[in-house]
Amino acid sequence: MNEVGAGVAAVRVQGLWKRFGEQIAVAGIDLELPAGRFIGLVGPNGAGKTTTLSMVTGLLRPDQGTVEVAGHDVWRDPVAVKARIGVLPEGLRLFERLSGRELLAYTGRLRGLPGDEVDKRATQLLDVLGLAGAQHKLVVDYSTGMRKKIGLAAALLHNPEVLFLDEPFEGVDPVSAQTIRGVLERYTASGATVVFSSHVMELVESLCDWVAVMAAGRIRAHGPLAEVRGDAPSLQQAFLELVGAHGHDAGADLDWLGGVR
Ligand SMILES: Nc1ncnc2c1ncn2[C@@H]1O[C@H](COP(=O)(O)OP(=O)(O)OP(=O)(O)O)[C@@H](O)[C@H]1O
Repeated sequence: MNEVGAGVAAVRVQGLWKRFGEQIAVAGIDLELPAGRFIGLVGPNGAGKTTTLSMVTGLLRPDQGTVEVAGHDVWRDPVAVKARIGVLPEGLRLFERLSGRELLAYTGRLRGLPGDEVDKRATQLLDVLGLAGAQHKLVVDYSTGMRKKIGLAAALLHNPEVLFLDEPFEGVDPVSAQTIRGVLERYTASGATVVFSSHVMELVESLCDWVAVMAAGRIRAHGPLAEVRGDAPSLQQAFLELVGAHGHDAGADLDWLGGVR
């Protein structure tokens, strides 16, 4: 059993703040994400999801507050944390002049894995993710969905305890989405934790067993999916009520818009 499976929260955030000039992106959040769950971080555009995930994964320094991942402080003990996490960030930058296979080989060696183990895992991941045929193609020539998949393979290669994914299904076709979903479900079934951000409520509802709802830099609700959904007929409905968008007449002022003159 991995370390976080033994009762330590996968992520513990306390009093986390981030401001960009006048804009408060994250306004003092406290959050504890349980280990071994499939966790969705949802919120409208600009809610602070990416900023939060960046601070939790050690990519962006908070103005205030602490973050622990798998029991280790992200900013005091970054090496311990980075060894235990995998990250698929938004707007992922990859080494474009490497092939998919080379990218995994490089990532594996950076992670300190032995060469033959990297080869074995890379072959399996490329196969499962449907990238075997494109493994010798340069990453620069990959499509958006292929980039997400090779990024996911790189994030999983060292078998992290906690995997953070920012919008992992954006630009991914339904067949690939199903594949990614299968890989992630298998991964969480073994006791690992997935934390992913998304706007797509149906996806979050069908994948996650635990959700945190963010709006305007704050956590509006968090807990097991059924608890957050409450009496609402769907997570989408509960979400609209939580973020205060319920009943908003989106088209009222656009009376000029439409094809008929
Ligand atoms: N580097 C930055 N400089 C200035 N403002 C920023 C920066 N990064 C984020 N912000 C602001 O912080 C707020 C939160 O942004 P963030 O990207 O975290 O939201 P998000 O929930 O991930 O949104 P989306 O779903 O649209 O990706 C927004 O108002 C955004 O404009």
